[in-house]
Amino acid sequence: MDFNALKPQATLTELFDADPQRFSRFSARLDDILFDYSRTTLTDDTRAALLAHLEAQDFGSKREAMFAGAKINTTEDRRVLHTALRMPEGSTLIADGEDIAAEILSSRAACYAFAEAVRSGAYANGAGEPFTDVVNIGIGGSDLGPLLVAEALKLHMTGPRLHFVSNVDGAALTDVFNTCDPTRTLFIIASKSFSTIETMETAKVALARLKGIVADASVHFAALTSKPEAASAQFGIPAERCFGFGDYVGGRYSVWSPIGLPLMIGLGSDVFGDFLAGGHEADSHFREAPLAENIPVLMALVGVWHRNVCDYASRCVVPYDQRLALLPQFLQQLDMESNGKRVTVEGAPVAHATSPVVWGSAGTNAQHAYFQMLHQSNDVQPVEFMVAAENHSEGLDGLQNILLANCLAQAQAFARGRSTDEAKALMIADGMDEATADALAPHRTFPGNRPSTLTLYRKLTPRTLGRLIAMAENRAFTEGVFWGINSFDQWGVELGKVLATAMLPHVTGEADAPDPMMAGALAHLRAL
Ligand SMILES: O=P(O)(O)OC[C@H]1O[C@H](O)[C@H](O)[C@@H](O)[C@@H]1O
Repeated sequence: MDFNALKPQATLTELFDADPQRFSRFSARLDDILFDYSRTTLTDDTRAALLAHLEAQDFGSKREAMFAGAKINTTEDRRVLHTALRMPEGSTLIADGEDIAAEILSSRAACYAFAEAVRSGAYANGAGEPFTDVVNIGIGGSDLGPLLVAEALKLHMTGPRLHFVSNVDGAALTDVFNTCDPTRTLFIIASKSFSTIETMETAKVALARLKGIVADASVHFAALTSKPEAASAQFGIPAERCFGFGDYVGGRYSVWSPIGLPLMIGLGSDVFGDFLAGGHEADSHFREAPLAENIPVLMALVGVWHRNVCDYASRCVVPYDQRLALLPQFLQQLDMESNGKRVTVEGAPVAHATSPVVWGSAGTNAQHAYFQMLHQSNDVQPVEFMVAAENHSEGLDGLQNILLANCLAQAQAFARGRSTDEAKALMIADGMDEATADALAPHRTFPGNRPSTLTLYRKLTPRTLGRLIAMAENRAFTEGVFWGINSFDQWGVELGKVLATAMLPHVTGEADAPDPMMAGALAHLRAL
């Protein structure tokens, strides 16, 4: 596709001045969720051109192939069926004779049963006491999704306290042993591959420490993995506490699977069920809504517009919702690991940019950190605003209105900017003399025409969180189809995993430096 032929011809203010209906023609809804992309420079023609390109990639059949369980992850010869994990009871899905729905629903039932047993104390420690704390040991997709949901739905937590240990430096594990009663703590080893060195080694340390404290440490362990036999062999965890899932669930898409067990324990199966139902609802929208009203598809078109036509290297995600503060990190893995690729599904070079850098943090805090750069540097980064109409808690309407006002004012300011003349006139109206106003005006000028999108929802409920995360997943899929890449492998990460293991003997001094490139740093390390 010739992206250069699509370059925007009008600014955001010109587009709004020319079309009073712009908001309604450049926004879409799913019940209470609004996706407003009117403050991007997309026009009818350019949106139609991008949609036509997407359809020319056979988008509709590729989307259905994913939902039906075709092996669309060709480099790993795998199905991509995280969407099936949020199917309601009574659903059917058979792929190549394999009853996927039965497998998923029975694994979900086993997780729910264990979660409820931990919550009620029916599954207890060796002394028959209920567990007070649950520690998830996992990294990447075996950490970010559950951690995000645990933070987002903190007010819905009714079970034991949840803790997340991911980094191999042991900091979080030390905190767990310092703050929890280990005799009342359940450790969950979460690793799809059951071979990630950070998770395996951290879990071994936890097991060794616990062995010095309780008579039967294995009671304190459960495993979430697609390699349950490895969990039993390496940690002695009995089969009934190894919760498996198929290799058709990618790590970064796995929060809906047994990887969500800590959430099921903390939230209870009903609340977790609402989260799944929200995800399923978003899937139905993705499969059924016309493309021009389909929120994940429109999000993807905006993504492509900004990355490939406007050449913006990043997108900044700013939820004005403290409980979504970890969403940018979650999306970083989801988008950059899925779509940070340079060859097509067929292995040919991709001729254009793919995933932008995804970054951001919660607003309004973000305003007081890096919005200066977003408003006035020469590099334009589109911003994705998110905000709820209602606060999570009662009695905070006043605060919520301030939050909303900030969010909307920022979106408006990025789009409109402030001209040098306007800046000067404001200063003179404030009593400043002309010469000083002249000198300061360039510094107080905002170029404007900086695009943003706005996702507005009623309240961050479990169902809404499920809808928002599933929409983000479906957006990543759609962008991948647009770019012609495989969004479901991650060979770039695999390289790092292998090389770190190879580097270990050089760090411990068992082997000499592997090459001159690392010799200096290793020599310095050995001398310390
Ligand atoms: O769940 P695990 O097999 O331990 O993998 C944990 C993580 O490892 C790597 O970083 C992969 O790129 C991620 O996609 C994965 O989520």
